Amino acid sequence: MLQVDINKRLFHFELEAKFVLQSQIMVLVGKSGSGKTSLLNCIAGIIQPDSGNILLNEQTFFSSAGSLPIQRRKIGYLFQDYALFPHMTVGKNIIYGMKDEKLTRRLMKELQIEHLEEYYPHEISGGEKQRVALVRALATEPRLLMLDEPFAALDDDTRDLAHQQLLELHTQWKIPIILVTHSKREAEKLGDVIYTMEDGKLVI
Ligand SMILES: Nc1ncnc2c1ncn2[C@@H]1O[C@H](COP(=O)(O)OP(=O)(O)OP(=O)(O)O)[C@@H](O)[C@H]1O
Repeated sequence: MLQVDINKRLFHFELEAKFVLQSQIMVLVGKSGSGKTSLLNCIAGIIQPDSGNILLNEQTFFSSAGSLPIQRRKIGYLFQDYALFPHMTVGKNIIYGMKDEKLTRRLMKELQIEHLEEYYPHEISGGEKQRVALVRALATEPRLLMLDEPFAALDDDTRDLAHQQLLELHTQWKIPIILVTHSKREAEKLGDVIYTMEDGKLVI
């Protein structure tokens, strides 16, 4: 269970987010610049809230007493710009933090990136990078998964495939997932709960 109750002053408005997420898929929609990525970054520990609390399964990520370092939060985070390590091949990117090789191989096969293993990020397409980043985030078998527009660069068929895999893994792992998207169709298909971010405020 993820519990978030935070405030963070951003450049143009204050981010205020309060929600509890059980093992569900929460979809976050909202205009560009409304604060969606900033919320994920607070949960990940990349930026620090000004006040409040963040807890995952009773473990405190952030409180007035301090902040748990990013690497100890054990979350999977697919960044909007994929953030693959540029100096590592696709294969090396994926095994970084990998838990189970069999699962990882299966995901690589299903998302059709097996043949890219020896390539570097600058040698593959945007959609391919996105699939590599998705497999990398899943391969860590995280306790919380956060995906910032993970399917935007995929064609319709590949996107449907990726949706299917995410839903299957979610059924299997039963972890909270936060997914940011600009697609209404995707939000309705994947979200157990849908929140809209408006100028830093969460509206259900
Ligand atoms: N570290 C920071 N400190 C203060 N303000 C920030 C910080 N990072 C981002 N912002 C500001 O917060 C606002 C929200 O940005 P954010 O990236 O969270 O929006 P978003 O909803 O994810 O947008 P998009 O859909 O375009 O990705 C922007 O005005 C941005 O300039």
